[in-house]
Amino acid sequence: MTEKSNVEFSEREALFFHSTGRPGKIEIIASKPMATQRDLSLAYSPGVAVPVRAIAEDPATAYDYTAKGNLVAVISNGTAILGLGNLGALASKPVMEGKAVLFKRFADVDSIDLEIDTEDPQAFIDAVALLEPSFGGINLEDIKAPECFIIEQALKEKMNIPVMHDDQHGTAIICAAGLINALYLTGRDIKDIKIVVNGAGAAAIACTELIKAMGTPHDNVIMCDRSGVIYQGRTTGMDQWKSAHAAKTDTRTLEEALKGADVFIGLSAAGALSPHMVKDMAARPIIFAMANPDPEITPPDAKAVRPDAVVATGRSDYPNQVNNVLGFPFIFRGALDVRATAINEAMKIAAAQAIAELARQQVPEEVARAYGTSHSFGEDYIIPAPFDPRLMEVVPAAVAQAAMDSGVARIRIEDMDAYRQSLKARLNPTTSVLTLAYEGAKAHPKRVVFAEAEEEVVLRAAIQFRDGGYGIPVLVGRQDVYDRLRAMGVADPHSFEVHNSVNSPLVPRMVDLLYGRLHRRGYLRRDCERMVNRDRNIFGSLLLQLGEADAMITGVTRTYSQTMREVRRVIDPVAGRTPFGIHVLVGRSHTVFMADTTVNERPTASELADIAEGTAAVARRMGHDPRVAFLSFSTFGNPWGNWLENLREAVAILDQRGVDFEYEGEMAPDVALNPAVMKNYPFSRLSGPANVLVMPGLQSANLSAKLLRELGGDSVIGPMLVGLEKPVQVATMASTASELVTLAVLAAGGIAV
Ligand SMILES: NC(=O)C1=CN([C@@H]2O[C@H](COP(=O)(O)OP(=O)(O)OC[C@H]3O[C@@H](n4cnc5c(N)ncnc54)[C@H](OP(=O)(O)O)[C@@H]3O)[C@@H](O)[C@H]2O)C=CC1
Ligand SMILES: CC(=O)C(=O)O
Ligand SMILES: [Mg+2]
Repeated sequence: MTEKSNVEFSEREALFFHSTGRPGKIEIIASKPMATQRDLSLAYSPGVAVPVRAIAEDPATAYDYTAKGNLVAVISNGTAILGLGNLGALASKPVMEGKAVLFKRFADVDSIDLEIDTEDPQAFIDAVALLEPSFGGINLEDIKAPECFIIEQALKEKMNIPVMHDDQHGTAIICAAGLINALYLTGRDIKDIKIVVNGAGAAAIACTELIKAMGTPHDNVIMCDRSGVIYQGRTTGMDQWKSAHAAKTDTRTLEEALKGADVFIGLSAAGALSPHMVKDMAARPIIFAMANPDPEITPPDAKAVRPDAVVATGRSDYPNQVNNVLGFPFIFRGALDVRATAINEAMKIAAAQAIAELARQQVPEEVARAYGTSHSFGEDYIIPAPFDPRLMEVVPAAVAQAAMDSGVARIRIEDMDAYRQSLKARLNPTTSVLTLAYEGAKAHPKRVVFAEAEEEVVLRAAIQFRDGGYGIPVLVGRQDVYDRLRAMGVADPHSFEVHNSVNSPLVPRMVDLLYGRLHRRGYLRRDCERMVNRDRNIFGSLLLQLGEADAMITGVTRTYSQTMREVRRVIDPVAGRTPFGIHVLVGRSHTVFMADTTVNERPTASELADIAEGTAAVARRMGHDPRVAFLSFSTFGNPWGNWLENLREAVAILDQRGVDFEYEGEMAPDVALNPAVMKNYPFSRLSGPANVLVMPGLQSANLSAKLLRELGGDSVIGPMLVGLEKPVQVATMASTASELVTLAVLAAGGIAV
């Protein structure tokens, strides 16, 4: 990446991200069981013949019997890939896969990318029009102007499902939302402003049309392309769409047009706006530099010449991201949910207003925490962040309502409140909490010790951690760590902070500190010297104790118990608490916290109660209402056996403590997790399936966690270590770099404490 922002990554990392594991970013998984012959007979021949006949008889039932109703195709020919230009259909695939996963991540819309290898609009139209049976909606992407206008118009006429060219209308909706708020902040009326739009392509034309529809007079807008101002009478490089916006003006260059302008809208190319052009804009200028991946001007460059400017870009790493990612997932969510036949103007305006209003409301605490204080409505926050969880509640609802009101909905939503709740439930809160934890780490970067920096996986994690802007890695390793970093493609290895006991000036203080702790446990000073010099976990933990770092991550080179023993020589549990481990199993729409999976071999009743409370607190921090089940082979005493007493006593201890979450036990896993089985126990105090599983002992807990990690379909976070007085995370020897980064972020961000 070329210019400075608070997120950087290397080309190497971007390619590694895309190639590692399964190449690319998407896979398809079955939504029905496919385990038995019977499943297969139902899923395919002969069972599949039944829905085939039903759909043939009544096409609307395709929404009931197939994935059509939740499936959007992201389709491109690669003629305007971001701001990178016409690089062809194949090269556009990473972007289209990216859009497809954003649909899923933000709005639970299933999506697949289709790259169509033609620049002939008619061939493109013919190919796409035939796809109507497969999809609930079509998102056209990165198709250059003017062909995109012809293509979109033709497909809207031919197809009876929503077709939206995202670069036009997705962008226009978000730009309009941001502009509404920027005008409000700077005390302007949309009818009086003077706007210069740079770019006359898909995005620029659509934004201009929407802004004019919202009230800015035609004569107040000057549009420029690569040849300069599009003025009335210009003949070169024109087409009918540009002509419609030709201005009556004597200005001929962007620089001339910008003199005294209130607003700059850039949808052109990187660096197209130079600082000196910004100088002569009106007071409190509004600058939306939306070219991707690099804007027309960076916010620091704009602010350097015009500190009074309100600046937005298309990127996530500067304040005010005006990017269509804020719109398209939620707009299609609303359109699909009412089986809309189109996305019309009313739906677009409803989306823009909903997004603008959201930014003016109080930011939810978890989002504010992630961003720091600037995220209350103001010049650095005119538009919500894409992973603000409220977008999923309000934007689809506004779009669906507008679709019903404007007559393009094929079904009605009668109970909008229930619909809003169902939207919320579609997203697993863990995903947004993790995203927010990552954002929080960026907003409040901490120093994290990577104690085993001679391992490649650890170095890779440390590089990711630093390059991602999540904090400052403090590496413990020998001098050759620098050579290793260089060999891994890091150009400036000496910018990493490396601590080595051989030459660290901290060693004498460390020895004093360790000897102070251990002399009455039979250790001599020279034992402590040896430990500080030789044991990286002891050395790393002492860095924490001396205040040289905020958190530590280790565990890749030694067994869990050995690592814990070493860490515990230096770091105590929080007074009165039992340290323990949590594995978090993250499924598509559920999360389960399992504890203690790493530390206490046979917890006592009061330790089990502590583990329940501690895990419930972590579950809450990750966005869940805890429902705790004490697991056993036995359910409410049946069958009776040894060891049940402990569990019963733990439940009684929680009764006495009067905790503020649901808990019940003892019970078998199927009773805890399966509502149908749970029905056999109507007296159970759990109001739904458990999401915190307190395991009876380490044997069953650790085995279950490891089996689930190796065999399960869910992704597993952890083990997270909680209950030590300093945040230390002990990973497993099989951890990947990205798992280590997640643990480092959770430790530094105060979620795993
Ligand atoms: N933030 C966001 O959400 C979005 C951002 N964009 C960004 O907007 C830009 C345009 O995308 P899109 O409309 O799809 O592409 P198009 O290819 O349809 O249009 C590109 C337009 O930009 C003009 N242009 C290119 N370079 C310059 C320059 N140096 N000065 C003035 N005009 C220039 C072209 O002029 P000419 O007509 O003379 O060739 C053309 O009119 C891209 O950078 C894209 O990433 C797009 C969609 C969403
Ligand atoms: C964001 C987007 O769609 C683009 O830059 O093309
Ligand atoms: Mg695009």
